[in-house]
Amino acid sequence: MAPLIVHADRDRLAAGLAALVAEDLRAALRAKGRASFAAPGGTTPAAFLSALAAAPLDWARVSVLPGDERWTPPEDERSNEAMIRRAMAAATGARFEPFWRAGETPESAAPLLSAAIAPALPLDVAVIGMGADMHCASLFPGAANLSAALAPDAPPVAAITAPGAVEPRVTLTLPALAGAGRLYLLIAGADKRAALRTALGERDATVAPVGAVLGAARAAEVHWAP
Ligand SMILES: O=C1O[C@H](COP(=O)(O)O)[C@@H](O)[C@H](O)[C@H]1O
Repeated sequence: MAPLIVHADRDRLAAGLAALVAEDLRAALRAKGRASFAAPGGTTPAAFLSALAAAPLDWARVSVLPGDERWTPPEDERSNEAMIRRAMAAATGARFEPFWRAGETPESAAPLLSAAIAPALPLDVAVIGMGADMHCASLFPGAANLSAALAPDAPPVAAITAPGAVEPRVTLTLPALAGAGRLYLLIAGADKRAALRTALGERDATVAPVGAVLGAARAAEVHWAP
């Protein structure tokens, strides 16, 4: 089971996880000359991403991609791409691989994105968040094609439409996330900790996608603060 690391507060969560991820990326750079990092979306990770971007690292050799994207242009305040770019502005030279593509739908974009990110796979590091409904990235309970996105042979990127999601989305699938050299779940607050406890006790992957992803991961840790 993925160990749970408890931080005293959200500032220490952001700084502590950033230090770990920066070291993972440095190790990948030393080993291979390049590194890949999937960043979480939503509201929780901005402080972590800013702390990470400030870490001394040769960002020009790092590929950054979102773990999932709401199907909305980067000008929209709900865009994960916009949040990640803003929070990681200090990561000078990092190569960002956007998921939103003008003129495409999630369904038409997913195979294009799977091909585009293939050189970055397996990911060196993926950090994911979680909703209180136990979704992670955009692997939402109740999504029509969730089982396909959780399958061991799923392509790296899938389109997702779910009742619990405001807009259609694209997401990294279970094999892309679980295959990362390091997978971290970044969560904060009592509601998320309770949801994680429920998820870890749930056997049905389509009810608790986050439990399935953590369970399949090569190396996973959960980082939480109140
Ligand atoms: O919609 C999303 O939600 C989750 C959780 O976000 P948070 O705002 O509760 O931190 C996030 O991990 C995911 O990337 C995002 O698209």
